[in-house]
Amino acid sequence: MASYILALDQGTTSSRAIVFDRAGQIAAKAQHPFPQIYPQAGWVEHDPMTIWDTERLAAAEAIRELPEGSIAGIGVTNQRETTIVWDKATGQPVYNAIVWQCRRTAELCEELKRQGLEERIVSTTGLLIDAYFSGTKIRWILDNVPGARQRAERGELLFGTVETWLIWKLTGQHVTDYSNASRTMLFDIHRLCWDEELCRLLQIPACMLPRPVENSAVYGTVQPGIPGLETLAGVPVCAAAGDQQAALFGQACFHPGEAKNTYGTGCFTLMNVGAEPVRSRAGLVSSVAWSVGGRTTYALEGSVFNGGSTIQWLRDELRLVDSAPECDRLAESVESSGGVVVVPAFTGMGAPYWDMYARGAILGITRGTGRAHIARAVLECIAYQVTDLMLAMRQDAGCDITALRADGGASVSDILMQMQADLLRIPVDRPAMVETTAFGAASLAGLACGLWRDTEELAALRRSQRVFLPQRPQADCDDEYRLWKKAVSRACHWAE
Ligand SMILES: Nc1ncnc2c1ncn2[C@@H]1O[C@H](COP(=O)(O)OP(=O)(O)O)[C@@H](O)[C@H]1O
Ligand SMILES: O=P(O)(O)OC[C@H](O)CO
Repeated sequence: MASYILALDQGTTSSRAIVFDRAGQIAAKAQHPFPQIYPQAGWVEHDPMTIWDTERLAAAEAIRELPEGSIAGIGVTNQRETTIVWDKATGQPVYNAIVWQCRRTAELCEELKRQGLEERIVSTTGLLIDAYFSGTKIRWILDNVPGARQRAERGELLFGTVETWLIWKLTGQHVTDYSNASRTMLFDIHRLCWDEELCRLLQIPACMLPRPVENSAVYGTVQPGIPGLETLAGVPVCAAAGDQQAALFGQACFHPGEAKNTYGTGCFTLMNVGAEPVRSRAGLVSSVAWSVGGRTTYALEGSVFNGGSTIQWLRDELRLVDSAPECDRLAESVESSGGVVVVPAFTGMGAPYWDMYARGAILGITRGTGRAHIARAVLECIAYQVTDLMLAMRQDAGCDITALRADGGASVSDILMQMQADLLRIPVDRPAMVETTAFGAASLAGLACGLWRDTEELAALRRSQRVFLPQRPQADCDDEYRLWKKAVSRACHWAE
């Protein structure tokens, strides 16, 4: 009997596939990393065919041991904003995928700001004007790939973010879900449709855009004859969501005020704000979290570009530690960072500062500063940045946030989780099942194909592995946070 869900989790550095059973437990999984392409400083690309091949292989490996007919439905979740344009007839991409981190359209964004479009874009799309989002990346491809604009205008080219590309490869349908569409800078998050005027202003032909759809619905079925996926032919692809929104769903943040942070390479804090988007005054953005059964839920989001990557920098560039767990042990060997503050503005600062010209800094060093103090300051700077986001959320939403759910690679660090609880003065809750992104996609798919009844049933599947409660005196934490804010002010506008 079909009682498993396959989640395809296509991330920035690897393609993963995870099979979940009805109890929300992992039955099988597979993962394939793939190369990053850096054609110039600040540019980041992926090969769309490699994205598809690695995801297809991961799926084939994950289902290999399962009897035929056991997958009830497939959910797709993905690195968001990453932009692919391909030929409708041949399926050939016209250019590499332009990755969310890519800064090549920064100048075009400055131009849009000079044209006074900021208010129009914020009020319609919930986003700020930034090279992070897909709109200017599509425009770049149309302006720079010979013949692309004419072909797009003739209706020969299709655009998609990564879920659109994968669903098109699997089913032949050209769709995007509302949560991913929300990240393009072209989507009206209130009316849930493309904004024709914004498309015109950005010179993007509407005929290349996918059809926006809900997050939990049958979009199509897997086509026969896909190598490695032959046994999936006819299985419905019935959910899609951007990876951060999927993690919010997978963490069972179903009620307004519930929030999660993913501690990965970067950090992404999302809070469920309910049935209406919240206009941020504090440097956050608004997106559709999900839309299920005609009911749309919105999220406030803050993204930090460098979180766990700061630990990697300590390991790979400074070589102060051999591994992330060693960083934890070293940080635990001292009681405090001894006044040292690290500001990891390697690529500027994201939310809530949005300063492209900020650069990294280590401040407060004295003759007594050792590697343990710096290791501790690195972990602290991750917790400080998430504190910045949570305080901005509290200000925007005007409500108390009573707990933070944590996931992502760096959430395994007990010391980091404890620092976070001390700074925020609320419980930080780490789940037993850490694959929250994939589980979010699986949950949305399971709702569409009847494996789970409703969100209450899904919420009951979530188990905490450990809840970290505030322990240190609040006055000490507040003093240290003030020092962080002072350090950030020194690092901002540095490269101007
Ligand atoms: N024991 C640990 N302590 C602290 N950080 C860790 C630990 N293990 C892994 N990390 C961090 O987790 C990050 C990777 O998280 P992951 O969720 O896999 O990232 P992504 O999905 O962004 O590629 C790395 O930056 C790494 O520094
Ligand atoms: O693939 P991840 O986990 O690094 O997530 C990337 C985000 O979706 C970018 O917005």
